[in-house]
Formats: sequence, structure tokens, C-alpha cells
Amino acid sequence: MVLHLAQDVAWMLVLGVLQCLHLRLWTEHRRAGQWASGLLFGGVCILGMMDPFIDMPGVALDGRSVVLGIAGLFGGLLVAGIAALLAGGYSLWLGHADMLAGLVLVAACTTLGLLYRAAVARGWATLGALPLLAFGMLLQWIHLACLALLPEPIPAAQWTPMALSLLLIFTPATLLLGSVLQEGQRRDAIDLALRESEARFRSLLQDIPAVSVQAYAPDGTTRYWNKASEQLYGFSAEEALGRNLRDLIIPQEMREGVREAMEQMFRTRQAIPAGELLLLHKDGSRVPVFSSHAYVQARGRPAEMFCIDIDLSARVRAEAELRIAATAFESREGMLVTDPQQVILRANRAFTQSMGYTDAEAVGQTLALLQAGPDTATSFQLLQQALRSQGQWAGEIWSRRKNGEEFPQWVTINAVHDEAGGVSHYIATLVDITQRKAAEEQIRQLAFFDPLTHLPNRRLLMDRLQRALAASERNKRTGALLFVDLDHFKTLNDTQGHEKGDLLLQQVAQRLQTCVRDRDTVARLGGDEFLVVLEDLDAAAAHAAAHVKSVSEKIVAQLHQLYRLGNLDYNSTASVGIAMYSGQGTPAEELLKQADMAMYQAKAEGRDGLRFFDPAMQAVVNARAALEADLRQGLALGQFLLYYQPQVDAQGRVTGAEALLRWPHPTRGMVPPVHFIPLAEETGHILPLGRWVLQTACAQLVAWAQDPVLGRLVLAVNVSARQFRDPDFASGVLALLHSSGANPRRLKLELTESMLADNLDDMVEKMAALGAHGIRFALDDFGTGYSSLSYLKRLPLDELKIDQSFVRDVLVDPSDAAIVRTVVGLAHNLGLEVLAEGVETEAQKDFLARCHCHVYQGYLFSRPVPVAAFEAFVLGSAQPASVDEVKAA
Ligand SMILES: Nc1nc2c(ncn2[C@@H]2O[C@@H]3COP(=O)(O)O[C@H]4[C@@H](O)[C@H](n5cnc6c(=O)[nH]c(N)nc65)O[C@@H]4COP(=O)(O)O[C@H]3[C@H]2O)c(=O)[nH]1
Repeated sequence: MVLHLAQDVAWMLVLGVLQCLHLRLWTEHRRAGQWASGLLFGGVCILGMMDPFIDMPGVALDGRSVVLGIAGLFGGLLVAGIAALLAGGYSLWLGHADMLAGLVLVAACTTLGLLYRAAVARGWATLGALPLLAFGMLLQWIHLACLALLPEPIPAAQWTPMALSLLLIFTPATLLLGSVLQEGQRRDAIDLALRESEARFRSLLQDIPAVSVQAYAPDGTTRYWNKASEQLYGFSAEEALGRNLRDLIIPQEMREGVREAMEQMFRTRQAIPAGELLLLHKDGSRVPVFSSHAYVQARGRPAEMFCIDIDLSARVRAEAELRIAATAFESREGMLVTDPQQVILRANRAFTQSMGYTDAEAVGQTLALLQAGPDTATSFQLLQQALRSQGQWAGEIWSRRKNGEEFPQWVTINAVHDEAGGVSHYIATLVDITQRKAAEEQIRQLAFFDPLTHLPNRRLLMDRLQRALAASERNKRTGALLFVDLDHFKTLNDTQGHEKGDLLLQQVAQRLQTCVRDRDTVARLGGDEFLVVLEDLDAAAAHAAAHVKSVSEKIVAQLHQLYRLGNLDYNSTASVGIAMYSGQGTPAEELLKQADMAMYQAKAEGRDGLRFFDPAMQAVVNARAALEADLRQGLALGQFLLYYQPQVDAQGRVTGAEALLRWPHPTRGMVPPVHFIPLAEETGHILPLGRWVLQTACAQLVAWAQDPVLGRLVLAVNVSARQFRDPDFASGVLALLHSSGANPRRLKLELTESMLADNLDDMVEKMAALGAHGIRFALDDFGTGYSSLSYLKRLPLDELKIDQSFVRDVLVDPSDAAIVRTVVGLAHNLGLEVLAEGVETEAQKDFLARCHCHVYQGYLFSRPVPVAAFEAFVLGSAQPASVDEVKAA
């Protein structure tokens, strides 16, 4: 019996081993494993039942109690249920007399095993050797109890050996089988834990960001490639696995070194030292990494090299940025870094050099170091406000260097924020803008100021005038624009040189400024023209006008004062035109025109005075424009004539004539020369007109040359300054004489004193050129202009003409009489002829004769008359005197 039962125990051990082995096969399919276990346990029960130990009829002993109990304990409900069904089903199929007892045994042992399992699960029981022994013993007691249910009672003599055999063999067999299964379960649990651990580890490696992990075989073949590696090197795991490390991410120049290092590592099992490397990205770029290496030899697997690479791109970038920032910090601009309390932490060299502080002196100070002094406190406060509210500020600030010198800086300050949004630093850049400001000021001066007088120029004046007019429209207060023009400035400029002219303009500018208030504007328009804007005057026009008048009179008086121009004492006068405004929206340009017109009127009225603009002046201007148009047309249509006024000697003999222009206009009537000659000079029409006069005069001389009486006359022709200045004048006159055939000795050109202001050398040269051909020269209007002995001596003149203004009052005005005497004396001293014009009375003639002036021209003898009347006058009068006779007289 014992042997038989031991055979059952052997089956049980086989069962235990099989159970342990097959469970490993079903790790992925747990439910199927349970079915298989149930079938295994049930199968072993059936095997035992097929070959029972039968000691007496009706009593069949086998190991099903142990197998089913253990199935319940280790397999659970499904395993034990399947095994119990198989064992019970087989028992029913056998249909032996002990069938009922067998079924009870199956049910009871299975249930006991399940109960034990539940107790262990709840912690009420354990699975140690003793509990298993107790469990085994309990199973056998159940077994014995079931034997008591057999239909044929077991004889008492059989009970004891049978009970002992069951208890002594199956109880330890239960312990044995339980222990085998328990060990199997323990190993499975360890394996499971290991697998889970490895799975966790792999998933960790696989998904861990920023740590690139790869594994390589000894020959460099890639075995493992996590996601971070995909990102770092650009190769997907599919692309990388199976390829050689050296072809993948090792740059050409490093490949041999890597091969040798790996070879040594696998030989010596010593990991390659960690270090920074520049490896290859899929796109060919270089990837900076910190690479650590591990030699891994897992059980049952070939050795591998694990590489753990950390991307250093961000750090390399940060280092580059730091280097850039450090280079930028040492730029040519001053830079400061402060803490949130604006205490300077760092200052660059440009700052310390510009401010004159050493680095140590600057560090530890606050931004207030930039502030020049209390005067700039307001802008510094604004800076602080802007930093608080916006975190940045840019603007101009006056700073003071260590040596006390103040200078302007352009400062930009920006707050640097930390991750929490608070201010961690302030960064300030500073640029010395002294030179820029000087350049700006220079540009402003050039753009808006007259370089000679430093007064505002026309542009700035117009701007200020427009503002003044706009203000006047708003506040209804009046103002005035004064147009100040120096009289005879050109004469000074041309005779004394531009330096003197410039000195005069500068002094005029100074004097004008002393005549007005600070808020008024004095500007120079150009040349000798100045403008004064008097702003914010009385709202009542009459009061304002009275004030303007007094200011203008002050200006006229001031400008009349003697000037000291270097070594020259100079007298000048000015004419002032005034245009008032009173918020009526008069445009600035219009006001300027009005003041200009008023100034012209002041000049027309004798200069050295002032004149308010009057609308009637507009009519004058319009008339001027119309006259100019007529002049042009008159020239084209040949409307001009020459009249001739005789020049006679003391005996009443005609010595010559002055040719005088006449313009018999179809609608205007006879237009006097004083009306159109100045306009012709201004507009340039005098050139063709003068040429026509000379042509006509030459033609007349040629005509007279045929006559023995008229042929002895000298014809005087007026030449205007503009004409004479023409570089072609002399050659033109000679060409005319040549082409006409007129005798140059019969032509006398009358020059005026005003043209002496022009280039004297040029004038002398031209006169000499013409005089060489016999042409004579008379100086007209002598005594009215800039009379100077020095030029009288230099000019190759033949005659002085005493102006009619002196002759007119020569008998009543002692000073005129004195002038006449002086001029005659002067002429004689210089060896010049002298002619008095405007002689209207015998008394005047007598006086002149007493003064030794013996040639006259005037209404006393004849008015200017047409050529026919003149010829009749000559031929009807006493025999004309020759020039030489006159000279002799
Ligand atoms: N009250 C008064 N006047 C007398 C008497 N005798 C002559 N006159 C006037 O005095 C002016 C003399 O001419 P002027 O001084 O050269 O002054 C001239 C001259 O400067 C200019 N002028 C005339 N014709 C020409 C010309 O062909 N060319 C140029 N450039 N100027 C001319 O126009 C000016 C005025 O010419 P006119 O009106 O013809 O005026 C003439 C003449 O008519 C007199 O006894 N009493």
C-alpha cells in the first residue's frame, strides 16, 4: 500500500513541476493558463483514480484529496473547479460503490483548498511548512471521514494501517506539493517583477526627454535608439536601428578614434570616459553633446555599449549669447547694469571713459550719477516715473563728468524682468550727443538764421509771422510788420567793398534789436532788407499804430546815427514800410508785400523815413506793372523819339545838344523820362532802349556832318549805369560809330555819379578805351551823389555838369551858390569843362558867368525839342561855337 501511495506522490511531484513550467508559458494569457492548470490537476486526479490502491473490495484509495486541495489552494476557483469536475465526472463514469464517498471527497477537498486560499488572501493564514502540514493532515482526515461513508464498513483491523498510511504519506506529500508550487509561484512572482521592472525601465528610457540613450553592439551596430535620440540626431529609430554608429552620427574625422575606443572598451570592459563631443545630425549639422558611456553585459545577452547623450545646444547657444552680450557690453556706447534699486553693478569702459570715473567709483553708485544737478531733476523724475510705469525710458539728459563738465547724453534704460515678472536689473545705454547737438544747432542756424547777422532768416521770419498772425486771430490783438531797407547801401558796398557793407549790416542788425522788445522778431530778408515783427500790440488799432510809429521812428533815428566801419565813418539812412495786422486773417505773404510797398513809398518820398501801407499803394504797383508792359510794347513798336536841348556858351552860341528821350504814348500821352527810365533800368529794358538812343544819336551826327554849322555840334547822350556796366558797352559804341560813320569826337557820353559806385577800374578802362577814339565824357548831376575828388582825378572826364537842383536856388540859397562856385573851381583845377544845366533865368546865367561857368543848358535858351525845331533853333541863332572856341573861352 505504501508503495502504491508513493507512486501517487510521484505523480503529484510531476504535477507540481509541470504546473510550474506550464504557468510560464501562459504569462501573456492568464485565463487559458488557468484552464490548462485545471485540466492538469483534473488529469492527475484521473490518473490516480485509474490506478487506485485497492486493499479490500469497494475501497479504492488515491491522491485526489491532495491534488484537489492543492488545486483549490494554488489554482483558485476556476482551476480547482475544472479539476473537481474532471475528478467527479470520472468518478461518476466509473460508477463504483464508493462513488458517493468519492464525490463527497472531491467536493470537500476542493472546498477546503479554496477556503485556505481565501484565508491566505485575507491574511488569516499563511503558507508556511506547518500550515501546509496541518492542511495536508486535515485533507486526510476528510479523506478518512469519506471512507466512513462507504456502503460496506471498513473492518476495524484495516482502519489503523489505512489511516496511518494516508496520514503519513499524503500529509507530507501535501507539504511537498505545496512547497513545490509555492516555490514555483515565488519564482514566477520574481520573474514577473523583473519583467515589469525591465518594461518600466525600457519605457522610461524610451520616453525620457532630453536624455538620448542608444545601445551599440561591439561592431558599432545600433541596437537601441530612444525617442530623445530621434530628436537629437534627426534619425528615427527605424532609420537608426541596424546601422553602424560611425556611419550615423560620428563625423568623418572622429570615426577611426571611435572605432578604436569601442574596441578597447569591449576588450577591457572599461567604459569610454564621458566628455563633450560634436556629433552629426541627419541634416549634416553638428550637434554639441555631453556623452556618457556604459559597458553592459546582461545575462544571456551579448555585451553592449550604452551611450547617454545630453544635448548641449542650448548651453552652447547661451554661452555664445553671453559672449555676444559681453562683446556688446564693451561697445562704443556707454552701458550700465544696475540692480532693481538702480545701484550700478557693472559699467563698461565707454561709460567710465566718457564720465571720467573709474570702474570702482561707478559701481555701487545709483543711476543718479547720470544727473548733472538740480536743474535736471525734473527730467530725472520723469525718467523714474517712466521706469516705474513702463519699465523703460529713452531721452536726453544732461550729465556731469567727474571733472564737472556738463554734457548732453541720449539715455535708453530698459528693465530686465525675472521669471516671476519682477524687475531683476536695469540696463542703460548712454550716448554722448554733444557733437550731434552741435551739428543740429549748426544745421538749425544755417536753415533758420542769417550767417552774417545771426538774425532769423526769411524762413524763420515767415514761420514766426504766421504764428503771430494766428495768435492775433485768436486774441484779437494787433501787430505790425516793418520792412526796413537801407538807403544807398549798394553805393557803400560797391565803393568801399563788401567787408564794409557786411560791417554795416551787422551793426544795423544790432541797432534794430535794441529798438524792439525781446518777444519781437528782427530778421534779415537778404541784402540790405530787414524785417521786424512787432507782436501783441494794443487791440485798439489807433493806439497800436501810434506805438508802431514811435518804434519805427526810433529805428529810423538809430539807423541814421554815424557808423564806424573799421577805419571809415559812415552815415546811412533807412526807409521803413509798415503793414499793420489785426487778426483779420491776412496771409503772411500778403502782409510782407504790403510792408514792401510801404517801404518803396517811403523811399519815393525821399528816404530816411517811414510810411504806413495804404491800399492806394496797390494802385501804384499795378500802374507800374502796366507801364512796364507798355514799355516793352513801345520798344517793339518804335514809339520812342529823341528831343534835343541846346547847350550854349556865354555868347549864346550853340555848342552842342543833349539828346533826351521822349515817349509819345498813344493813350498815355507824352510820358516823361523820369517815369519810365528808372523802370527800364530795373527791368533791363534800358539796354535795347539805350542802344536805340545811341544809334539814333549817331545817325543824327552823320546827318549833321553834312551841314557846316550843325556838323560842328557835339551831341551829349545819357548813358545809364546798367548800360555802362554791360561788358560789351564800349565795343558796342565803337561798332555803332564805325557802322554809322559818325565822328566819335562829336559824341559826348553823360555818366552819372551813381554809376561811380560800380567797379571804378572797369569804368576807367572803358572810358579810356572809348576816349582813345575821341569820345568825350561828361559827369551829369555833379554834386548830388557820392562826390569824391579821388575818383574825379582818376576818371578821364572832359566835363562836369552842375546839377539843376543847385542852379535852381543859386540866387537864393547861399550854400547852393557856394557849391556852384566850388564845382566850377574844381572843374577848372582839374582842367575840365563845366556846364550848368537847368538855367532858366538871365540872373542865373549871370551868376554862373561870374563864377566862370560859361556853358549853359536850360529853358532860358530852349526846352528839349524835336530835331527839326532844334535844327531851326541852331541855324536861326547866333553862329554856333566850336568846341575849341568854348575851351579857349
Ligand atoms: N526844370 C527844368 N528842367 C530842365 C531845364 N533844362 C533842362 N531840363 C530838364 O532837365 C533834364 C536834363 O536831363 P538829365 O539831368 O540828364 O536827366 C535826364 C536823364 O537822366 C534821363 N534821360 C533822358 N533821356 C535819356 C536817355 O536817352 N537815356 C538815359 N539813360 N537817360 C535819359 O531822364 C532825365 C530827365 O529828362 P528830361 O525829363 O528830359 O529832363 C531833362 C530836361 O528836360 C530847365 O531849365 N528847367
